Amino acid sequence: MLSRDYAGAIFERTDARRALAEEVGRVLEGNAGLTAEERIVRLEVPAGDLDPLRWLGSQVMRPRSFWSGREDGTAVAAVGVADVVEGDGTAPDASLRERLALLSSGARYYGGLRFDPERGADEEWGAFGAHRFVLPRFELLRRGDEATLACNLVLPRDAERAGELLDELEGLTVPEGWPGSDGPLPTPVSRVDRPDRAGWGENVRSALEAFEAGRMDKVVLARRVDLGFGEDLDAVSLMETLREATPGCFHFLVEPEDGAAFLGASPERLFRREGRGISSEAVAGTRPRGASEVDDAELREELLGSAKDQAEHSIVRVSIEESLGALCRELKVEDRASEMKLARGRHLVSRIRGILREGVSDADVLAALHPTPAVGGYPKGEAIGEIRALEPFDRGWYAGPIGWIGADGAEFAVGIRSGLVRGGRLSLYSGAGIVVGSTPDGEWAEIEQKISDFTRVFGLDPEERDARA
Ligand SMILES: C=C(O[C@@H]1C=C(C(=O)O)C=C[C@H]1O)C(=O)O
Ligand SMILES: [Mg+2]
Repeated sequence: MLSRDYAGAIFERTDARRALAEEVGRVLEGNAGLTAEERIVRLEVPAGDLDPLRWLGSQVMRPRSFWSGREDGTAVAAVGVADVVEGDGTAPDASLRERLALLSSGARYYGGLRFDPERGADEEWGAFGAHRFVLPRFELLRRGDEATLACNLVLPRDAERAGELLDELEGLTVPEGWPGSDGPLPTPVSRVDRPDRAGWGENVRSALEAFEAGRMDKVVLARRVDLGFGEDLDAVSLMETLREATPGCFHFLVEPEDGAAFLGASPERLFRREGRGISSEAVAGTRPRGASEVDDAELREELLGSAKDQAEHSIVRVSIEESLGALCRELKVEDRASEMKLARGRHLVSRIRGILREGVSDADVLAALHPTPAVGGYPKGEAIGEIRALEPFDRGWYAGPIGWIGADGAEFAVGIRSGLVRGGRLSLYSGAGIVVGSTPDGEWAEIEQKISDFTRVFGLDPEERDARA
């Protein structure tokens, strides 16, 4: 039997779709045949207590995406494309700026960039493009307890598509079985490490040689761990479970086509812009959380007192200060790293705030900041060269900027603690900052700890002993 609340909620959600259809019909009719200048119109209706990931999981429309910020408690699930800015260039510049000028308040383009746009994409990343920003057709947003269903229209071109649009709206499903009770995620049946332990040892030693020769101070080297499943993996269910296990993180999912989804739970902000104000942060230097309170306090002191981790960290802080300094008329940088505590790990963090000069765009900020030495290295050019030479896979969107751009603001996370779902395979990507003092075993273990957010949700117990090495 349906409880009265449950039946009432279903009614409210179906109603939201109907209310939105009416709004869309009204706006499109009013604009039919007009040759007005292009503009974006955003329509929103209340949608009761819907959960964005639940909603997303039940949609058949593609592409799908999900974003939730680290602090602001807003989650956005989106399907379809009202407009897209994509290309092979290193940063979405002129075209995106042009499209953004059309934005009405509240509308945002969601997307990201490859870590290394100049390196051609391997086949598994083909659908993602070098950069791709989508103004979704439909969104389900949730702030606190209230959900909103939204539709973005690009006028006048969408005025010709009234029938198609109303069909799409009709096709939006209302999730069944709320509150949901999903079965457990499948268990991996295979694991392949790229590079393997021997290859990793060679990569780390090659980096240490480059430091000795004075060619570099830091390079972030990554590994890829492929988990194989006996069945297709549902990316939205995985996102849901991962999100619960990783509070205090940015959560993102980008699924450009059926069966290919990039998703993750990143603790690291690349930047956030509000008007001319910008904030960024250096996040580098790592220890796990302890099993007991005493253990945990010890690990905290160990991290704060580690010369190796402090050096690894300050390279990132100095580099962000240099990059943003050139774009800002004011800049404040914390001169001492503090602790960022996560569910399963901890990092050193230093926060940076500034005021951007007039005329500096989000694309300028992306080009100046990415990749910071938290995911690339220092100097930037040498480090990228080393990564290209040593890593036996394409990073794709891993460690690239991922987030949204709106009219009055923008926010990007660093796309780490992430993986690519393709059918029945999940490729996990994770890196560690290699500096003087790094050892192959220590950095291998640090990466094991970083991917444990994922491996834990599949019931694989990480090697806790190694993580303390
Ligand atoms: C590169 C990653 O993380 C980065 C590397 C860190 C380190 O080596 O201490 C810490 C945080 C991030 O800056 C990753 O998680 O893939
Ligand atoms: Mg480290």
